[in-house]
Amino acid sequence: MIEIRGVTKKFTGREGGDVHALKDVNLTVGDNEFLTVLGPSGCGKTTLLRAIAGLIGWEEGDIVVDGESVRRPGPDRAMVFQNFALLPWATVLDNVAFGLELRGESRAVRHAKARELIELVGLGGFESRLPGELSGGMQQRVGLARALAVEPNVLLMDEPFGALDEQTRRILQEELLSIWERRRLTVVFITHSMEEAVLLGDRVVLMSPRPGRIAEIVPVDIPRPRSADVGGLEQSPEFTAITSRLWESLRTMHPDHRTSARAAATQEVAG
Ligand SMILES: Nc1ncnc2c1ncn2[C@@H]1O[C@H](COP(=O)(O)OP(=O)(O)OP(=O)(O)O)[C@@H](O)[C@H]1O
Repeated sequence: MIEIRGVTKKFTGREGGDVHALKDVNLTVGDNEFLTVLGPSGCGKTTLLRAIAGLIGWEEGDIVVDGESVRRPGPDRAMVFQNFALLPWATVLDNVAFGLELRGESRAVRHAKARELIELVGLGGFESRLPGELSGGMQQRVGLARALAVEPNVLLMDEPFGALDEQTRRILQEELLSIWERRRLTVVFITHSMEEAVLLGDRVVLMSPRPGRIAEIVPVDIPRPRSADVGGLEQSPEFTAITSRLWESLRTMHPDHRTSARAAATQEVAG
């Protein structure tokens, strides 16, 4: 379980003032829950994820994962990045085995475990390729296998499919769902896509910017397993109802929305 209690995080902006990336964020993510996080650019999604990962600190509040306060990164929490972040000089096998090497596992154990995960993500036969020889979708499969290799309780995914084309994205969504349905772990998944948020999530967290806060939490009451018919699911009335509801909230936060544009202009004049 992840418990985020009153977390506030500020950065120093370019002009020297404070940027409130997170303000009093409170959120609990249940064991084996798939939580998706949606919100306009700059609302603090990545900051929240990096805080849970222990990659950055914060000024106020506490983040507790399975009863322990987060102070630094740990193998209980694995990250998957939008830009894959693979080691370009290392083979698929070595990339996937990397976390196990850091943990001091023997070569035989590392390789056996890595091969199993490479099979799981559908990359069997590509063990000795370098990342540069793979498509974006295949590279992200490696990213996913590498994250799963350390057997984390929590998978933190920062727009992992954002750089992929529509078809590849769809296939990887289905595969991620199918892996999660079998392995069950707690997932926090950031996305810019309302459809992706609903398709994958048990709940969708909507964040609003300046300061970054949780604006709304929308439950997704669509039965699982969902991996078998992702296309059909997107046509269902339940799916459309939830995405419409999300859009109602998101459009008012968008910088081009009339009311928010007027508010920004007023602020500028006042400031
Ligand atoms: N290292 C940093 N130094 C200064 N400001 C930062 C830093 N990291 C983030 N910020 C600011 O904090 C706010 C939240 O950023 P964050 O990257 O968490 O947003 P986001 O919701 O993930 O955005 P996007 O959807 O565009 O990825 C933004 O205003 C951003 O400019």
